[in-house]
Amino acid sequence: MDDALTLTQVTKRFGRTQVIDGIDLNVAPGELCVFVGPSGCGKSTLLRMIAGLEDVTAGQIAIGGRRVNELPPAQREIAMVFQSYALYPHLSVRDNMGLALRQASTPKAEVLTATDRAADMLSLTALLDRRPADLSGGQRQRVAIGRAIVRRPKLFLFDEPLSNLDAALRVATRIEIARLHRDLGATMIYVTHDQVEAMTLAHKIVVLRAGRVEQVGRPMDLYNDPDNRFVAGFIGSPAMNFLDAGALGLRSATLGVRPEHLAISADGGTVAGRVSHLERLGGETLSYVQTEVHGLLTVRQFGEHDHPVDGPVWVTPDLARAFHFDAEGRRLRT
Ligand SMILES: Nc1ncnc2c1ncn2[C@@H]1O[C@H](COP(=O)(O)OP(=O)(O)OP(=O)(O)O)[C@@H](O)[C@H]1O
Repeated sequence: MDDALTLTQVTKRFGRTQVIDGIDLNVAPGELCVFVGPSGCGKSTLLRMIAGLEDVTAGQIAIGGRRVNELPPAQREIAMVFQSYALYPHLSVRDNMGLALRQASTPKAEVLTATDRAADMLSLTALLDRRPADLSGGQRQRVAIGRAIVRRPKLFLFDEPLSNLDAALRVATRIEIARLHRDLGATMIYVTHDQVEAMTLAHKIVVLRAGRVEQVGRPMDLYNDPDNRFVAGFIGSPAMNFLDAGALGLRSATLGVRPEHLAISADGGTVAGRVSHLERLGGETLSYVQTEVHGLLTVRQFGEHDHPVDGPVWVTPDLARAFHFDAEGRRLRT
């Protein structure tokens, strides 16, 4: 197949600052790959290098088996969807979507067919004659996605496309992008700092930190089998608890326990603490327990629960489901 993406020792320096540090990655044709990581880890820079908007300092980027390092963006057969929709305000939805094809002197009938088809996929048909100013944020982002679809690129690049939308619309548009990916079967790279977005959309997640890859894997593999403390803490919400393993008489440095794998009781247990705060979310209850040795721990229980705030409680980790890390944060698998 010819729409795979391969990065080989890709490196980026701005002056003396190393921002991307020798990244190797294979994205298979048709795969939806999400780059996720904290602010400043280099996600956008890496995406912009793939798009051709930033030079590559060292290493190689190949799309469809062809080295593209020296190719300008227009010749890479990619389409990029940004956080800011970047639509032309004076053009209708139809003309915004068809612009790239018209600029490439595509026959008029072909442009119409392609725009109509994309509009249909994105439920934009009724809006084709409107201007961007007369659309909601979610509709504008769909137009931006439509504009990418009509070009039939080898590679779709999404740079935090949902961050300007409100929470409900984010979920709806996320589902739409997943469906679109199934319909198109295209290779997609998607950048986000939101691990929930990464978990729900990706076939493959690349967790980045400070310009390096921390782990690559399927969402549930990262969740169930993290390689290190950073990935363990980044993937999953609420985040994993990290307890001082030495203080618990264990041989590792840190014990990682997901909030659902901590039991809470008023009658006794492993770690003593006080309930500092309670969050009832409807289907589940989160209790925040302040402890002396392990700091603030999060306990997740299904259903509605009541623990008096400031009351003494005991917290007990399910050791069979806990993770061990060494002092450098590397996972210890035994
Ligand atoms: N033109 C530039 N010159 C110097 N440093 C830059 C430049 N562009 C980005 N950087 C630095 O490179 C690092 C990575 O930036 P990048 O925007 O790729 O991060 P990011 O992971 O996308 O973050 P965010 O989620 O905040 O957008 C940051 O430390 C940033 O300050």
